[in-house]
Amino acid sequence: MPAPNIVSVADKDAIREILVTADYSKSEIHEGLELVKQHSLFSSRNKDFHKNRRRLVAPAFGLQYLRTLEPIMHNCAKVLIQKLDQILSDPKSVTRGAKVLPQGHINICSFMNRLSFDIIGETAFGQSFEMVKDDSHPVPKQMAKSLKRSMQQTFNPWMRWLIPLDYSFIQFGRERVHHRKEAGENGRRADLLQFLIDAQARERANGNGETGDDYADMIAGKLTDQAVEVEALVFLIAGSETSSTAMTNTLMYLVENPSTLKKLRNELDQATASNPQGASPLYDQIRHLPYLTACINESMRLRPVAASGLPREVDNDTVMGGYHIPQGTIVLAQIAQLHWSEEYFPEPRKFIPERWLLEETPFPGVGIDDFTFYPFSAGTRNCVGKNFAMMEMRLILATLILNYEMEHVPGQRTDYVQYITTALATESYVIKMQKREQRADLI
Ligand code: HEM
Repeated sequence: MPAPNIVSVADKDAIREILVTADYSKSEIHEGLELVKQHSLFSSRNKDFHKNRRRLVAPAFGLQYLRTLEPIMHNCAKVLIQKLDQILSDPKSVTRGAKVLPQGHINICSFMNRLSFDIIGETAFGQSFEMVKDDSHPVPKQMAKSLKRSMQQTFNPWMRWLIPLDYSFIQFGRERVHHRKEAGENGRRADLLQFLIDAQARERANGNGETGDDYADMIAGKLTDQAVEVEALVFLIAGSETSSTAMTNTLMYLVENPSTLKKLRNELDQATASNPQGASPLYDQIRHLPYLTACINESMRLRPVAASGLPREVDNDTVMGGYHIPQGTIVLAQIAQLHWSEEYFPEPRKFIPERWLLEETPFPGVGIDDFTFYPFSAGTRNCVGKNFAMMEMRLILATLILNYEMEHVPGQRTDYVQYITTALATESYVIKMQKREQRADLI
């Protein structure tokens, strides 16, 4: 067996070098996530391809375009509230097959997972999976299973002979893109799929369209029909479990720290005081709330979704932290280890959102900077969906906290497993919830 060629790196300067300064390429591990043999924004190791594709896709995640997606997120949040209200008034009304929990108990992990699929389904394909309503759409489950298997097979190639991968969720993406294109102007709606289709049309009109040589077009990062399908599927993969895990984690820390939850609710109540009772918070009302952002940051610091590290391949012999690293070595940027370092985050394993607030931090003089906190990675391969994810997390968390009292249910397992991202091993985290009748300022 060849010697392992992976080096784990948790040093602040070395991580910066890997992700930003040297900007090493992604590793072959990412190729395990290549769909239908197509390079994609997420999986490609080719820098020219990536540069071109990122140029085409990134504007979809600019704040201006994201604003057009806000109503979609509000609608999905509304469906969630309706479903939760229904279960709270009748626990037996949970989805067929799901466990009936005691009155007021909600498996929030399951609902965040279902909700994030509905949101990304609506925004990337123009169709909700309606997972919040009845959890029965085959695509999210089939996709999650295939991706888990594909990661297992990347590390254990012999498994490929035992269980072939089922990529039928790709067919779903293909059909959605086909329908949208067929519908032409009548099918137009503001979402990520439309953005890709419009970008493809623009490229063609500017003379940057496909040449007809499929392989050359792929390597050049041209927006072919297949590329549009693959990138929309990448959004589905990269934008579902990540956001749902981050939202579940934040809610978990909040219910385990009731005074923090109370403080956050006060901030949200004040920011939305002019809204009619029960109205969704607008993104402009909550976008800059310091405590909301501090709570999300602190939860992503403690439980980053890419906890097992970001793999990159060293393209030349180099010296890192005094160690010789030969060309071809995979360096694993261990962001979780950095986030848990006492040197940068005193009392590192404690949930203390105040550490993010200059005026309230119990650790004055310990400045937090962009070099120690990497939940969305950094450099050219940072998360293109960061603004989308922050908008989704802020809107959904604020909506839940404004609508419900929440209480910790003790004695639950909270250990994690990691395939592509980390997720609760039990796929369950139960919170006791009660509808808020009136906002605090009205009581
Ligand atoms: C809390 C939610 C999220 C977290 C914590 C997160 C985290 C990350 C991280 C750490 C990477 C870098 C991976 C690597 O270097 O191997 C990444 C890349 C990426 N993410 Fe996210 N992500 C989130 C949500 C989203 C969403 C909502 C989308 C799309 C709708 C998205 C799309 C992508 C894409 C396309 C890439 C590859 C970018 C490139 O290489 O240019 N992510 N994300």
